[in-house]
Amino acid sequence: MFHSPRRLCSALLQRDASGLRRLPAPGLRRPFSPPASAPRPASPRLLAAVSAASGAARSCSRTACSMGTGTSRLYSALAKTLNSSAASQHPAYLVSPDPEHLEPIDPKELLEECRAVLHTRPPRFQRDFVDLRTDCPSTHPPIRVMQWNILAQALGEGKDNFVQCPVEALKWEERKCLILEEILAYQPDILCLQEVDHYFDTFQPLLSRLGYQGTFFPKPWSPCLDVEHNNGPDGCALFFLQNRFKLVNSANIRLTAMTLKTNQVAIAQTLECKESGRQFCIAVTHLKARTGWERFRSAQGCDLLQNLQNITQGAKIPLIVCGDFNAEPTEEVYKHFASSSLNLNSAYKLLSADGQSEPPYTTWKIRTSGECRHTLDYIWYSKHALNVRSALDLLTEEQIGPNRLPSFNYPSDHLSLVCDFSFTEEPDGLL
Ligand SMILES: NC(=O)C1=CN([C@@H]2O[C@H](COP(=O)(O)OP(=O)(O)OC[C@H]3O[C@@H](n4cnc5c(N)ncnc54)[C@H](OP(=O)(O)O)[C@@H]3O)[C@@H](O)[C@H]2O)C=CC1
Ligand SMILES: [Mg+2]
Repeated sequence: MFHSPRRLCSALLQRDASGLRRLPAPGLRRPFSPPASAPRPASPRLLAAVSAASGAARSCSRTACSMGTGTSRLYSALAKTLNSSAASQHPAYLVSPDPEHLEPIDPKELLEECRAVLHTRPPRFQRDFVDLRTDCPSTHPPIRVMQWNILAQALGEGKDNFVQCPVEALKWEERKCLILEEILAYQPDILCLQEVDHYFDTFQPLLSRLGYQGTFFPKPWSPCLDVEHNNGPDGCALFFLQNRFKLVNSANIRLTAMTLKTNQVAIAQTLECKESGRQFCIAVTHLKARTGWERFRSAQGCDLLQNLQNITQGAKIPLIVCGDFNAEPTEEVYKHFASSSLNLNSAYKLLSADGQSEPPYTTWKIRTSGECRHTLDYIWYSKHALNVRSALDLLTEEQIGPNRLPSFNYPSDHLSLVCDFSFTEEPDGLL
């Protein structure tokens, strides 16, 4: 359902000074920006509908709020997500989605909803896809993968201490729409998320209606649970488009460090492409944060690699691993991944001039301790079995602005990474 606008963009390919071809992002992104001089007036119809849905959510129970038409059912779904923090009787993460969430929704309609909610926010950033296409032809559509630590709501409001970020920028009702807008703009086939603490009340119901199948694995002792008015534990979430892939198997992994169980998790799934019949494994993880924990992260990385060795049958199945590794490229855990017998490369290195350097940052925030600019997020892939056809450029320092992230126009302290992959035509034996 998502692919036709993206493919149309290839007609608009341009080359920049570096010789890399830049692809305009899908059509949904450009209209984000209102003219600088006059704020875009939001459609009264949509504004009224969103606030009516929000009001309806406050005045009816989660199960009794049945609305008639497809459009009103969409508003109902949004209303339920808007209402999530008010559902205090049962923790939202324990509430199962009701069958109404399975009704398909039009991504354009959801995007309009989000834009209406965000009409007072400043323009969102323009990011382009950089064409990295090798000479390898591909007969099948690429697989678009998004990696993103979306910032847990409870951590952003209660623990992270982003001293330059106003609390109003973190309001969930609006920040949620910024996150959805980013997902709708890039239209990934696979979505790998960390710090998800609104899975059951927001992302699962909305994304399932956009055609995704989702899996959530919360951290056993999520720090979110220490925050007053939290929405449940945060964890990793993995979504894939059901019309493109069939789930072959799925593993929720609690990572160990030197045989001890830790508070960090991963999800690994083997998927089969419906177009090509080819299988691959996709994994998502979020390793232990903070300085002083480098050896711990390294041990967690070794455990994850060992699990992935087993799941890929000793690298026979091509692999993509997305994660917030909480580790700079100089760290041991990075080196373990770079030198693993799984034959992995880090996709975002391909954006550098020599193809050997990671980007200068994937997260940039200001805490009480000062400026924190780090490269921590990666998309690893089987370098002999997969090609990176394009990658979404990161934001410049100027776009990020002096107060860094998160901000009124970017919802997380981590940037999303997005890559298009295709299979090489190599025989399996060369993986
Ligand atoms: N009740 C219990 O028995 C237990 C409770 N816990 C709770 O879990 C917490 C630790 O969990 P753990 O999974 O190891 O957490 P981590 O150390 O991995 O960090 C948790 C989150 O904090 C963010 N973070 C990183 N650096 C900072 C910083 N300087 N200031 C504020 N936030 C930061 C990280 O974001 P990012 O990745 O984006 O950098 C990450 O999402 C404990 O503090 C405790 O609250 C843990 C174990 C047992
Ligand atoms: Mg964080």
